[in-house]
Amino acid sequence: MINIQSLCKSYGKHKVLYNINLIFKKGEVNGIVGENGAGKSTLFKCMAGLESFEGSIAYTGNILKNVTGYLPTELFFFSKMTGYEYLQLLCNARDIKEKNLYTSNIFDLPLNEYAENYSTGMKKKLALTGLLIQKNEVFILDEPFNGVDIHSNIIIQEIILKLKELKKIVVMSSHIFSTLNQSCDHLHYLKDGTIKSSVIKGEFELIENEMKGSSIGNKLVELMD
Ligand SMILES: Nc1ncnc2c1ncn2[C@@H]1O[C@H](COP(=O)(O)OP(=O)(O)OP(=O)(O)O)[C@@H](O)[C@H]1O
Repeated sequence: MINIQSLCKSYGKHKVLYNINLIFKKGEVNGIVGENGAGKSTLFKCMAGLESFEGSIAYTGNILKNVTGYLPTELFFFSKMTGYEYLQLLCNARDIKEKNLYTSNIFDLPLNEYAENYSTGMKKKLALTGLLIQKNEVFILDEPFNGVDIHSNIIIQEIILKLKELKKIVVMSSHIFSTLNQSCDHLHYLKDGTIKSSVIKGEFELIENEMKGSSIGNKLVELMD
């Protein structure tokens, strides 16, 4: 279980996250939603140990960052490193002896080509493959469906459900409610730097309607006039 208590995060004077309290349990998929700039990625970076913060993130069983697979929205690959070498690097980081990484190539990626030359969707699939090979306990997936084709979309849905079955902790963000509906058990709405509401499966529409409610009013009329 991950227990986040009173988490606050600021960049200089800009308070991005304020008094965040969340619990993520094994075998559950939690979705974080919020408008652009709400702080979803910042929260994920705090959880992945990539940002300092105030408050606490407690994890029962291990050091959280050592068992966390984090899929950021913007991926970085070293130049002149093939997809295969990238997967090898992730294995080495966890001291995993993987005999043949080609058999782990679930997305049929061109593993002998340089990863930096992959398309956006291919990069995402390579990074996700790496996190799965690492056999992490916690998966933080920041917009995992963004930029991937429809077939891969279905595979990623399957992966998330499999992770749930394997009793992993999955925390993800998405702006697409249909995918959140298919994947998540809980949904948390991040607004004005804090969790405005949390609902369980079956009640996601409440948050969706609330988010749709924030319209741009007369601004569009003024712009187009
Ligand atoms: N390194 C940084 N330095 C300063 N401000 C930052 C930094 N990273 C994020 N921010 C600010 O924190 C706020 C939250 O950003 P964040 O990327 O977490 O939002 P988000 O909810 O993930 O947005 P989106 O849906 O657009 O991906 C934004 O106002 C952003 O400008």
